[in-house]
Amino acid sequence: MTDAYLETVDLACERDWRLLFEHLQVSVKPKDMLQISGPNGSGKTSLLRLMSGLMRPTTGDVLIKGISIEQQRNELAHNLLWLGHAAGIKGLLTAEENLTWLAALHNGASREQIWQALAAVGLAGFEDVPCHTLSAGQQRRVGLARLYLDAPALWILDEPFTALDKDAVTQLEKHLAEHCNNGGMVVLTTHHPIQNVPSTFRELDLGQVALS
Ligand SMILES: Nc1ncnc2c1ncn2[C@@H]1O[C@H](COP(=O)(O)OP(=O)(O)OP(=O)(O)O)[C@@H](O)[C@H]1O
Repeated sequence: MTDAYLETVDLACERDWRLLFEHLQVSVKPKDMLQISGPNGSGKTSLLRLMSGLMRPTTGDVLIKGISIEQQRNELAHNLLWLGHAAGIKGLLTAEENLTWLAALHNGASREQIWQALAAVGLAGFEDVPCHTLSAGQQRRVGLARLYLDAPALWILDEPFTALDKDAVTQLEKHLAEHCNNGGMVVLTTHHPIQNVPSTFRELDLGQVALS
């Protein structure tokens, strides 16, 4: 019996007839922070999308709590939070409206909780502003405010630091480390060197994965 929350089993990914990785065995358990690194095009986003059930593997499987992701498509949003490399919000909706429907994917949130989450990412006063009028960094913050609501334990984040200023980067790093220290899990990609990491931090370099 394994204590892994997420496991990849003999995972392979081929895109456009190019093999990106194969035989990949990765396991993520409570408190883990795993950074997927590697050069552009090495398959970092592809791996995160496989782990989130947004793509199907060429071969192999992804298990969450020991069950294939294929068999739990309807429950995935209760088991993991996915944040892609775009801000992931709708420009015509306000910050509050965006967070309301994003929170509904997971455990839902009250108006007060949403306002608190927006305040936590420095957006107090911007709750009812249509998001297309916000700056790139502010739009990114709206998406990241999800991490201050009642969210699943596993966060899968593709380039979460993009467009953030220095203070926001530091704050997010600390928040991610705290989440792991509290028993949560983070799998992320970033080209930015992370300064604040939990003791469980590990790196998987896809540039070093041997291909047959
Ligand atoms: N939608 C797609 N259709 C076909 N091939 C794709 C698609 N998206 C990416 N690829 C290919 O898959 C490979 C890996 O892409 P991926 O985005 O996973 O890399 P990455 O390591 O995240 O890169 P980066 O550091 O530039 O973000 C690339 O060679 C890319 O051309």
